Order: sequence, then structure tokens, then C-alpha cells
Amino acid sequence: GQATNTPAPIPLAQTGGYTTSRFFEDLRQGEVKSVSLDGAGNASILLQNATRPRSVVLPPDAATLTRLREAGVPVRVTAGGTPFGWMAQVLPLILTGLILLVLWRSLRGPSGGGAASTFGKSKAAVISEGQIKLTFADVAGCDEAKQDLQEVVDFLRQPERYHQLGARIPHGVLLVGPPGSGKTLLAKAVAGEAKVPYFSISGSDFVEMFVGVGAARVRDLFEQARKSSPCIVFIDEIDAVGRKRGVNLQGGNDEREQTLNQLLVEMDGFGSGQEVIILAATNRPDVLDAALLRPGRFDRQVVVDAPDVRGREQILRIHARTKPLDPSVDLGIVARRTAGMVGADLENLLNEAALQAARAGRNRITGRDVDEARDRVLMGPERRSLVVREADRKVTAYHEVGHALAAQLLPNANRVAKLTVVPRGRAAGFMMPDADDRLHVTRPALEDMIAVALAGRAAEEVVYGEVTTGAQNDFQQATNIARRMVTEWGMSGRLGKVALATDDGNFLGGGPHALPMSEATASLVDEEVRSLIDAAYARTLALMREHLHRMHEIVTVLMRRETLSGEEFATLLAGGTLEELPPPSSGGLTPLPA
Ligand SMILES: Nc1ncnc2c1ncn2[C@@H]1O[C@H](COP(=O)(O)OP(=O)(O)OP(=O)(O)O)[C@@H](O)[C@H]1O
Ligand SMILES: [Zn+2]
Repeated sequence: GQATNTPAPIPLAQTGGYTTSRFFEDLRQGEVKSVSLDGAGNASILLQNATRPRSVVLPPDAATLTRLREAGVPVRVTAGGTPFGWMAQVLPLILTGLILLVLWRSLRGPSGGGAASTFGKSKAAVISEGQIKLTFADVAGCDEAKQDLQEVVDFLRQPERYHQLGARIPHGVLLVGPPGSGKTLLAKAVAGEAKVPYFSISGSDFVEMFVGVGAARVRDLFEQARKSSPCIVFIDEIDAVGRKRGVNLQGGNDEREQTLNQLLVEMDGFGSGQEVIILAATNRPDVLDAALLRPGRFDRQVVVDAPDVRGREQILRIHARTKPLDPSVDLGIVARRTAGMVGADLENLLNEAALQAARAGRNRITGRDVDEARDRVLMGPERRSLVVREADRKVTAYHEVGHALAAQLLPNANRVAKLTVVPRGRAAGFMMPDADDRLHVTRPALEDMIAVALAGRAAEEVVYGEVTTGAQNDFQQATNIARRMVTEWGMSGRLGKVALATDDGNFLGGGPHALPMSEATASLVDEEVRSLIDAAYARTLALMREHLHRMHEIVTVLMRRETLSGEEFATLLAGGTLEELPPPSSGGLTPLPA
């Protein structure tokens, strides 16, 4: 999620006829003898040959300090204004750092540079109460998370009720889940439901190069938040500050540790009557410092996981509210064919579909637009203009029909949703199964999944007697499933029901990793994985041989049509025929550049 940081307004004030621009002009001319300034940027300037200092307001940011430093002008920082006051003792160090920071920012490109960042100010974006229109109704696919957070909402609405019962309300709630699942959205919705002000900041905003800056920002943030109690503070990417301390081998990161310590201090320091609830988001709960998770701090975890098929449908409905959909769009089917996508992906999908409709000059989004958008999001743009040799296209067709046959014929596999030989992204063609995401997958279903993955290769072998390099991904997928069956799900007869891999709660994917095991066990795992794959492959080969005749027929049609829907494929498999093609498939699809 993005929090918008509104940069502090740069004061354009002029004082006593002496202007900011005059000052910078004098600075360039070498007319400035010395400067003293406070944290708010009120500066007193002594010019060469002048007796009386002049006052001017300078932007209190890094760039100003850098310019002064580069001009070689002595700067005295006076206490008083917040941002600069505390820096007085460490100014020389900071100035050196500032130059590095500015250089670094400008290297990072335009987005990072330029904006005046006020030191020690929290940078938090604030939305005041009543301005958030977002509610729980705008977030879908995470009903349990909403239920958990409802308590926070209730508390913020009627704190007295809880106090009267002597209930200790959590100060910190950690939202954990994969990127794009709606953590930011939920946090905002909590503020919207409770009608309280919402402060949001990203953990990475606290982390600066200089010791003390992050801690000062934390202090400032909480000071503001306390004044606005009851309110919500949302810290995105808390792992940026909250990583375990002292694990950095290149010497600790003092700045980050100080920031984290300050955060802990603030969380402990809430008195009664201060109803500030801190929601923090992370997709790496496993790397957080244990101190953050102690009682009284982030002692609640709310999981905001990727949505299931029903959740995806609800999310699609939310984002379809603002988009004119043609009746040909069935969001239920879209949901079924987008397994693994999170809210942000689904929003993006509908947006792509809208763009696609606009490109084609339609004023409603059709089912085709959504299909195209999904394939595009999942596999990259279509590459119709790619010149593919007829022979290669034919190999692809057999390969994909192989996958499709297995999917349609094996009793526990997901049926075919679509298959195509139009290249897209890095794939020469693909078969998309009608995915669902069952929570419990049985062993036969897993075995069939392996078989479907291997079926492309099996078809090639049966038809050509030799195999191509086009199945690398399929093997990875098959091996993955087999390995997880053996090491995680205790489905190997010889290894028994032992967990040999662990999921450490990392939501960034990569999945579970193997636990340390003996060499003998490791080789047993390999054997078991191999035997699962061999068995599945043998079954698939037999299936392909049995249906070889049908396979040839379907390949002929697929070569002509390029794409078959699940229903069309089923018709052909049952021995039926498809009605003749309408004139060359344009259907509003503009050919896309390779
Ligand atoms: N559960 C959801 N319901 C409705 N829309 C969602 C949902 N999840 C994500 N979205 C859409 O995706 C956008 C991005 O989601 P959001 O920023 O909340 O995700 P996040 O979990 O905070 O991701 P990150 O970890 O990358 O910050 C939202 O603005 C919203 O439009
Ligand atoms: Zn394949």
C-alpha cells in the first residue's frame, strides 16, 4: 500500500525585505558570512561587511543544509525549533551524511529526490476523522480478519465500556499476509468504521542514515497521535524497523535499533485515556524482533491471507462497482480461474480489462476483455506477431492437448478451462485448468496434478518418439508437488508421517524449506519423489496412447482455431464437432506487439 507523504510546505515568507531568493543569491556570490538557524527554518544571516544580521526563513530541509555546507558558510543551530534543535551536537556528522543522502536520493531517481523532508518530523500522512469513507464493506475475502478487527473498532467507538470492565485492550495489532492482500486497506477501513483519525507511515520512512532521526520521528508521530486520541496509527512494512536486533553481522545498525527501541518505549508508555491503536503490516512476521511481540505491544496477530475462490469473487464485485460490465462477464468464473491472485492483482485485472475494452472502442467490458486481461496478467502479453514455424506450433499443440487430455480424463484433476497455441509471454502455448483452491487436497488429487503436469511431455513422446526442451516448467511443478507430498504431508510409505520441511511464516513465497536431515533420509526423499513421478508418468503415457486417435483430431482443430475453451475441448473429446469458425478471429482483439 502506499501512504502519501505530504512534504512540509516550503515557507516562501520574506522578512524585513530580505527574501529567501536574495539569500541564496548572496550565498552564491559568497556574500554570506555566517548563518544561525533554528528548527523551523528561521534564520539569522550575517552578510560580509554588514553589522546587523538579517532574518529570513529557509526551507528546513536537507537541501538547504547541503547548500550552506557547500558554500562553506559556518552554520550555528539554535535550539527552539523542533527539527534542528536536537541536532546541534551532532551537526558536523550530519552535514557530512546529508551530502551522502542527497547524492543517494538523486541516484535513486526523481521519485526519491527533491521533496523536502523535515528531519525529526514523522512524515506520517494524516487523515482526520470522518474523512475516511472506506469501511469493511470495501474489503472482501478476509472475513476472519474483519471479525478480529471489529473488536478494535468497538473499542475505539466506546472505550468507556471496555475500561469499566477492566479489559486490557491491545495497543498493537500486527496484520500479516502476502503483499497486496489488503492490509493497508483494512487498517484504513478500521479508522473509517470507528470514525477516528488515521496516521499512516511506512517503516522505511523511519529508517534514515543518521543516528537519532528515526527515533525522533517515532517520538513525533506518537506525540501527534496522543493528541488526537482516540486514533489509529498504521505502520506499513514494520519489518523495516522491527527486524531482530543484533543479527546484523556487519556490526549492528545503531540507527535502526534506536528507532525500534523508541517504538517499544512509546508503546509501553500509553497511559489510560490514551486510546491509540497501532496497526502494523508485514509479510515477514518471521523476522520481527521478539520484543515487538510481547504482551502490551504487538500481541495480536491478524492474518490477512490470499483470498479463496469466494473471497476473490467478492473482491471482484467490489472493484466492478465502478465499471460497466457486459452480461457476458461472469465474475464467479473469473474468480475460479484466478487462483493465487490477491486483491491487488484482481483490481489490476479488472483495470486491464477496462483498458482492453477502451482500446477496442467498446463502452462495456466483455468476458473476452476479462479473459484477455487475466492471461495477460498471468503470462504476459500475447505475441501473435511472433513468427512460429508450423512444425513448432504443432509440437506445442500436441503438448497442450496432452495436458488437456490428462486434466479432462483423470478422475481427480481439475477440468480444462482453456487451451491455446498463441504464444504469450515466455510460453509457446498453455493449458489453463479450471482451478479451484481446495483447502484439503487428497493424495489421489495430488497424484493427478503431477500427471497433468507431465502430460505435455508424455504426448510429445507418444507422438514424436522424442521429447523437446519445452517442458522444463512442467517438471518443476511436478517435482514440487511430489517433494511436498513426501516432506510436508507425510504421504510417503517409506518415510512415514514425518515433517521434513517447515513453513516459517514467510508470506513472500518460496514456500517451506527443508529441515536438516541425514544423508540417508535425503536420498530416501529423492527416491520417493522419483517413484511418485515415475508412477504418474507411466499412467500418463498409457492415457496418451489410449487416446492417440482423438489427440490427432483435436490437434488439427486447435491448429486451425488457435484457442479452445473448456466446453469446446470437451465437445471434441466426446467425438463432437464444433460449428465452423466465424471469419478470422478478430473479436476486437488488437494484435499486440511482441
Ligand atoms: N481484500 C481486498 N478487498 C478489496 N480490495 C482489495 C483487497 N486487497 C487488496 N485490494 C486492492 O488492492 C489494493 C492494494 O492493497 P493493499 O495496499 O491494501 O495491500 P497490502 O496488503 O497493504 O499490500 P502491501 O503488503 O504491498 O502493502 C487496494 O487499494 C485495493 O484496491
Ligand atoms: Zn507443458
